[in-house]
Amino acid sequence: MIRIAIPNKGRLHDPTVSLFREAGLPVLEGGTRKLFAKTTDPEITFLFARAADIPEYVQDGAADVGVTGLDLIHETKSDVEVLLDLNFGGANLVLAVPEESKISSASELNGMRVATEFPNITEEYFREKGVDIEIIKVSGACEMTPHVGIADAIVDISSSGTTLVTNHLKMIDKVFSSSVQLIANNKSMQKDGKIEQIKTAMESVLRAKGKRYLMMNVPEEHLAEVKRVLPGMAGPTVMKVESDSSMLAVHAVVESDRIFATVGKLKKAGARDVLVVPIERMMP
Ligand SMILES: Nc1ncnc2c1ncn2[C@@H]1O[C@H](COP(=O)(O)OP(=O)(O)OP(=O)(O)O)[C@@H](O)[C@H]1O
Ligand SMILES: O=P(O)(O)OC[C@H]1O[C@H](OP(=O)(O)OP(=O)(O)O)[C@H](O)[C@@H]1O
Ligand SMILES: [Mg+2]
Repeated sequence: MIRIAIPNKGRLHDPTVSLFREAGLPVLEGGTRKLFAKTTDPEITFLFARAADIPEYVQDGAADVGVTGLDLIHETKSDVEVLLDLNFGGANLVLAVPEESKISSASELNGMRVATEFPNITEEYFREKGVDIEIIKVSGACEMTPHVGIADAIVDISSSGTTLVTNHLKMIDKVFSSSVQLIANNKSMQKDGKIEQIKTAMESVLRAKGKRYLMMNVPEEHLAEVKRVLPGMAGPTVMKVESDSSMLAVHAVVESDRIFATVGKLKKAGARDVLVVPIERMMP
């Protein structure tokens, strides 16, 4: 039996559930108040937990696999295996000071107070720089602390930067760069090949996200030209069209960000009836 811990709420919940659905492991009858949920594989269950608790759940074996932010994995110093960067939930831990502050670098904070929800990452950052600070541990609303005289600077999560601006703070350094990871318990990895299967399924979804499948009809005399437009890409696969012996069906996988340019060139090269379709999963 494999237990996968996923964020029960917050901004990571929905994208995590979507990714597992796309990977062929839908969360069945989930809900924010539930602790467990089934999926289509009877050997796998989902456990809903706070994103911040997931690294320790996985380290201690309460879950075999987990999905959570890299910042939370580092902050809890959890001994887990990082299997895959899931490429969402990107955010930075930043060092920020009030807009009007003269401080412009970490070294100027010697002897001062820094408020954060991430004391371990913050401590490590300043230790590496040889700067001695006092950490003020808070559990939220960190941006407020410099304005009420509790701290001189903060280390907090920033993604769009809106919260910093709204609270009259300016970033002076990037402390840690985070995104959501698929992690596993070290022992579980050895006992069960299923974890590798889960990783492969997730990987195949991520790989497919950047690609599109192109299908088109190409009169035989234009095939060489069309192939020239598609160099370096997987394929193309060329098939005969049953109803029209002079027409070929050409299929190819193309990078999503090249679709616009490629379709234009294909049309010019003589391709017709071009279809662009999403790819659900791509196994290597
Ligand atoms: N804009 C952001 N603000 C906060 N966390 C973010 C942001 N973008 C990505 N994350 C990541 O989300 C994780 C925190 O998830 P968590 O569910 O605890 O926070 P949340 O969505 O703010 O929920 P809560 O409402 O409980 O604060 C961290 O790994 C963090 O890096
Ligand atoms: O750069 P931004 O896009 O503005 O995002 C960063 C903000 O979002 C998070 O707060 P959240 O909304 O999770 O509230 P919380 O402090 O109650 O967790 C985080 O703690 C920052 O305050
Ligand atoms: Mg939050």
